[in-house]
Amino acid sequence: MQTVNRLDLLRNSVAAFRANGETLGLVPTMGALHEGHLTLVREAKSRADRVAVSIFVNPTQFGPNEDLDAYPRQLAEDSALLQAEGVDLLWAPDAATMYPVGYATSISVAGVSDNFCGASRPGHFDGVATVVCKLFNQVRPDFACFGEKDWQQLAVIRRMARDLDLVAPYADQIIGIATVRESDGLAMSSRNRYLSPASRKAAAALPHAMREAITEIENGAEPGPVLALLHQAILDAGFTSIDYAALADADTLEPIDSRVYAPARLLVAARIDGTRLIDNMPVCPPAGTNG
Ligand SMILES: Nc1ncnc2c1ncn2[C@@H]1O[C@H](COP(=O)(O)OP(=O)(O)OP(=O)(O)O)[C@@H](O)[C@H]1O
Ligand SMILES: CC(C)(CO)[C@@H](O)C(=O)[O-]
Ligand code: BAL
Repeated sequence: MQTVNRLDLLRNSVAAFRANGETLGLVPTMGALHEGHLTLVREAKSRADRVAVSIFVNPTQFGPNEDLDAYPRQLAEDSALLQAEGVDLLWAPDAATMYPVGYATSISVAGVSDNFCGASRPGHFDGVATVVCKLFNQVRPDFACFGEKDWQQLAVIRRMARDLDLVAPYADQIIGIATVRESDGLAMSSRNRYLSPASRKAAAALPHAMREAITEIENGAEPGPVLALLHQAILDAGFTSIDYAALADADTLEPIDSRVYAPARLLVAARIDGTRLIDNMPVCPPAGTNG
């Protein structure tokens, strides 16, 4: 595996693959790798001759009071994991390489960025869209893999790729990978390591409560009262605050306030032990609902 932290070296490595006619998949990450990330890597490997992984803790997607400084950085350990997976190229730029003095450009994806994490983390998706656009331009992959755990992020990136003609044939080449979960159902996340053992155990109540709510909605219950009970169940489990626990259209991320008529998503962001966790799951319209 080649590890590069300069743009000219990255371009040389990519050019060498392309000179051999090889296809290239990209897996963007912020490091602190776990089985969720490695699942993305394996999917990319199954689809391409070569796989590049980026590790960059992107400062522009963190708010002023968020965990940028605390975010785990463990390049040597991550590098060993990627090497063992047979990754070809690790792109690990520093902040000055990504945002040199005078840097002035930002990408904003209207609509799909507006609600949920976009509302509770102002500017977050501008930071994500901008850095992902830069990564696509730097690596020029044939496709890129992202996790469904960050469902809204995936929708924002698909919209951007389509709108800016980034990865041909556009949104189809943004591959979404199902959320990888711990054995008790909690979605894997680099931030789970912030939790005390007791909070980590309590956090598993979140996906269970979400599944129960979804079953009721899919069986025809009114979403409003079901979501109110879900809020209470999340707080009862030991979460201290909820940014949102709501339904949205699966593609446009428009909030759904009444009945579900088309494929939807239940999206949750809530804090436990000072750590903000997110999760989401599919919701089908109840049988007999006119779509
Ligand atoms: N449990 C998971 N299952 C599938 N994909 C995942 C999972 N966790 C993260 N990913 C995906 O890995 C990529 C890199 O994510 P990132 O480095 O932010 O990791 P993370 O564990 O989501 O960290 P964070 O705690 O910051 O949310 C993203 O596309 C993300 O959706
Ligand atoms: C896509 C991403 C690598 C952009 O920094 C990040 O938001 C992440 O890890 O999900
Ligand atoms: N996985 C999403 C990156 C973030 O929370 O900033």
